[in-house]
Amino acid sequence: MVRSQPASVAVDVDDLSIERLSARGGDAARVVDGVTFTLERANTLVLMGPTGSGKSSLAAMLAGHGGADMKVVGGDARVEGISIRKGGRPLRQVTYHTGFLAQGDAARLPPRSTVAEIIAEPVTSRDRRANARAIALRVATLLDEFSLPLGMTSKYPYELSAGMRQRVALARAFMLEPRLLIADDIFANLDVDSRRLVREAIVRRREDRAMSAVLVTNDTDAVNALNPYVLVLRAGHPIAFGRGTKDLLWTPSSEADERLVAPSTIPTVR
Ligand SMILES: Nc1ncnc2c1ncn2[C@@H]1O[C@H](COP(=O)(O)OP(=O)(O)OP(=O)(O)O)[C@@H](O)[C@H]1O
Repeated sequence: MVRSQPASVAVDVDDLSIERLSARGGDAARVVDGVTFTLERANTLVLMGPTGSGKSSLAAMLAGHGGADMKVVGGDARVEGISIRKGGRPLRQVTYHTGFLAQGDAARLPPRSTVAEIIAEPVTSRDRRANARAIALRVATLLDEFSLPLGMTSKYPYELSAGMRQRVALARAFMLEPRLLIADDIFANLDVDSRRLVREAIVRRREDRAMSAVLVTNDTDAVNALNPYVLVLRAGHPIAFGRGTKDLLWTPSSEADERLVAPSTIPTVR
């Protein structure tokens, strides 16, 4: 069935199931099972859930970065109107409009590239003749936005702290001013101030450019400050959905799952 997607919808996931080949070459395992949600433009959805619940697999698939070991085995998802089941040119279109931060990206920054080259990569990898001055200006703006010193442009990843690397990876995801940001473990290694900067970067784009975001994090305080929709997964299944973490509709589930999204005692800084 072909479903059309209104322009006001950023991500439309319909009964999506994903299988993943095991690293040791065994049988494929279902890592996402029957997930359905609609994310309207200029809104944020946070994926929460215990380790191994399928958050990263779902985020990567939606970003068009599922790789050869993952495949859609049921349902569909349309990202910016394009089905993730399609390969080739339509898939490249998804990746163009989507800023993607994969889990562990910060630790995998190309070791022989400078910070400036890394942040500019989404442009330079697509257009080798892009205007160098415009790129340098854009990189400087992003460094400033994430409170990274301008002098950092010529540094290499090994010269940065883990929190700086995370901000560089995030700046790269923002380089093309994406319509949709998909960021896995977005607050990894970030201190309170950096978390606030990242939240502000998202809110600014949400308000000014109608950017939508799908974020993976179990950081309840950061989640509540963004006032997002929240989808909780367990073993690939959706087990709760709602706005913020205080008002979730739970399927019959264990107390442990509900504790996962309980607010911590640390006050929210905004
Ligand atoms: N590279 C991989 N190769 C094979 N299987 C994998 C791989 N990465 C994850 N899996 C499997 O896929 C399932 C879902 O994992 P996924 O990483 O999507 O969950 P997650 O909720 O993001 O977990 P975490 O919070 O620990 O990152 C798990 O059963 C996991 O063992």
